Amino acid sequence: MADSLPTAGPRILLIDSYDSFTYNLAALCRRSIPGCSVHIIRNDDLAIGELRSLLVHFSAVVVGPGPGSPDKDEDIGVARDIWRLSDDDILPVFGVCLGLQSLAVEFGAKLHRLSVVKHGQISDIQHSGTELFADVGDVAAVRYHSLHVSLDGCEDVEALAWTDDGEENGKVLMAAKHRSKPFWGVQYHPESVRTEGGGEDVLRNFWRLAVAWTSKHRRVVCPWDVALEWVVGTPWPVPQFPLIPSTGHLSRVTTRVVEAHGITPNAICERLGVLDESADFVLLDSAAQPGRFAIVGCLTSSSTKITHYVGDGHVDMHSNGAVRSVQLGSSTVWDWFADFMRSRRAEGGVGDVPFWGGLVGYLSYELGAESLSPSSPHDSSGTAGRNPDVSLVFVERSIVTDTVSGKVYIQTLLPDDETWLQETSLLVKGCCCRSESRRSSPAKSRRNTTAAPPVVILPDREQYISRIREAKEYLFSGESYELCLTSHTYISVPKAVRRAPEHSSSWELYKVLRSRNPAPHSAYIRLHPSTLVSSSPERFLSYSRPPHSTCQLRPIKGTVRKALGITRAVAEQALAGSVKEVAENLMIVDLIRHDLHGVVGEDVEVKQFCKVEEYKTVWQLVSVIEGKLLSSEHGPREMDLGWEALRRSLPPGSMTGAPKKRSVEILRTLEGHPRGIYSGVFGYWDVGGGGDWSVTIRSCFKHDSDVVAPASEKEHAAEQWTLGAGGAITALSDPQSEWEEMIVKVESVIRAFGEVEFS
Ligand SMILES: C=C(O[C@@H]1C=C(C(=O)O)C=C[C@H]1O)C(=O)O
Ligand SMILES: NC(=O)CC[C@H](N)C(=O)O
Repeated sequence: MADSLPTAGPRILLIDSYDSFTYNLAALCRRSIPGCSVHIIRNDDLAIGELRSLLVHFSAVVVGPGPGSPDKDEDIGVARDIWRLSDDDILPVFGVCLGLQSLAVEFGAKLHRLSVVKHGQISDIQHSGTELFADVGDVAAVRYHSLHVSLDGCEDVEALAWTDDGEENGKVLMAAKHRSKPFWGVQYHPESVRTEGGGEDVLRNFWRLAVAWTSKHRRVVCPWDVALEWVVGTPWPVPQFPLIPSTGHLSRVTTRVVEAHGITPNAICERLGVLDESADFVLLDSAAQPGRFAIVGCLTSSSTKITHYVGDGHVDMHSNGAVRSVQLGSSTVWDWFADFMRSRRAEGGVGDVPFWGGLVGYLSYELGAESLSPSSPHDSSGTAGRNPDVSLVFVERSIVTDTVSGKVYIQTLLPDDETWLQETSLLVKGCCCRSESRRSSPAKSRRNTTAAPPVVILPDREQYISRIREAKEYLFSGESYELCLTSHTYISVPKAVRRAPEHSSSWELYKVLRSRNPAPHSAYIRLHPSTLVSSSPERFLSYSRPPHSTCQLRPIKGTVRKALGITRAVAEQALAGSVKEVAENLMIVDLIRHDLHGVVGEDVEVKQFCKVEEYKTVWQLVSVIEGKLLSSEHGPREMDLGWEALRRSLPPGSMTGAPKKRSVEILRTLEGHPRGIYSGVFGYWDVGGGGDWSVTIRSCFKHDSDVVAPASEKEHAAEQWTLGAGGAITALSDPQSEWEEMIVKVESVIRAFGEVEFS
């Protein structure tokens, strides 16, 4: 409470209907209504009986957008009661999308489905030039809606703006006001980053109208009482995470620098024992631009690996062959890791090197999905055969190669580690003149054996296509604006009978993947019982070291296969020139702005919008969003900023769709099985406070127990790899093309398995 903003200035109550754009709307209010404080509540936090008495402390209410329908209680919640307030309690209200629909329906408008739904599309708006649109010029506005309202026969509500969808939907209402009550609303999204002309100006006009109404009706806003914040929360944008002082003690990073142009991390990994399949190993690679650094963890048997399964109240710490279970008690696994890292902060590393040591590993999709929307409790099958949802190892010794400068940084967090530094420097120098292991292709290594080719089980085409159709039905009915539908492919790799004593089939697989599909976020993470091999093109979130920590997200939406004739110009036309692809990307950009605003507050910027980037096998449409705390917030709070951003923005919006919560719930029923490691994130959290997490796509993973056939029949035993792939489904999606896009993504990984058979 001590962090509250000064109490002067207008106070806005923003009612959130579980949308993924709510914080963007809060930020727009802050920009348009001078000095305002915005309190955000969910539409089911309070019943109107509880809310009514609090409204006297607010200057106005904003009823936000959301999934579902304004005529369903579970979708609109308490927002509907706002329109029914008596003259004694009434106050100015501004509705957005679902909010406007609710306003209109309440006073007799008819609710319809659009014939052609509009999600992430920009329309020219014609308006009255009065009220919300006084002195507003041209408006090009972003729309996210499946439903719309018509005012035929509705006396109380007056239209203020329209758009003409021609043959698709005809004329569609875009803004309205109540004729006698202080209620206004817009159907489009004034807070979207691509809305031009209809954002700040319109909100400013709303505020002007609200002030005029308030003074005309002599409404008195009662002074604020901080005790109310127990009910309606602290005003946004006070950072919503606690300020916990660090322990004060800082370890020192010791670094040796070796010049080693042209060195590949592969050679270093092989010298460090990656070929011993039984040992844990982590490599966060950069096999293509814009990736730059490769991070190799130099693990020992005393390195601490921490695993956690969603739903379990403990973490397991594995070290020196023993496991210690630590109960989480009342804290979450996120708090536990924040504490863990707080006592391991370090200083003194080379500033340009992004990783000095710290946690490396992966977080599953379900870890994020469960905190967003808990599903039914886990069944009693336990954790046997399941990959942990969190698997992170604390790396004390590391080697980081910089592909641009050719420098190799050998680093340790351990005191008095000179001997290791010395030996490792020699080892790295030795790698410059030695080549890596020759067994560079699984296909080649199979030739020495009698093993049959890997067998691939693709998702069932009919089932996938019927799920796309079901997904589209959810989109048509307003339940979601975009759904990232995914599916699993399974690859069964017969185990070679005769093996060299030092052989790691997963490492061989990684090397081939790295050369056939080089990606900026390639990775090899072998943290038993799980192994993850990745050629991900997508950064989810990176955060630079404090002070002045910046969070960056780089969502990808829009994929075109590279083929003869698909030049950059052709790809640009197909991606940046496509209404569908830009709409998909825009939706995720707006969603990520919201996620980031929710953590850092106001300072969020779209640095790159829908740029076509080239990768080995595909062209991708990529946007970049950055956010940082206001300078007044710099300092100790920044130490937890990146982790907090991760906690609050998983699962990655590009892997769910928007609005995120409802989309996750729909996908859970559509896909029918957990995604596991796929579509979570992997990466690191550095002891200096920085971090970088990639989206786990174009990857495959296995569990140690994923061996088909009993151990007694060794000749027939096969390793089972799982590979996830999917794509964003929008109302404009063509099922056949979506199926093909998913297959393109599968193929980008399958190519690492050599010649395969499809079952
Ligand atoms: C779902 C996947 O990729 C996601 C979907 C994309 C798309 O729809 O174009 C692009 C990148 C990812 O965010 C995948 O690779 O499996
Ligand atoms: N963005 C929104 O608020 C959407 C409202 C409603 N669910 C629709 O699709 O029309």
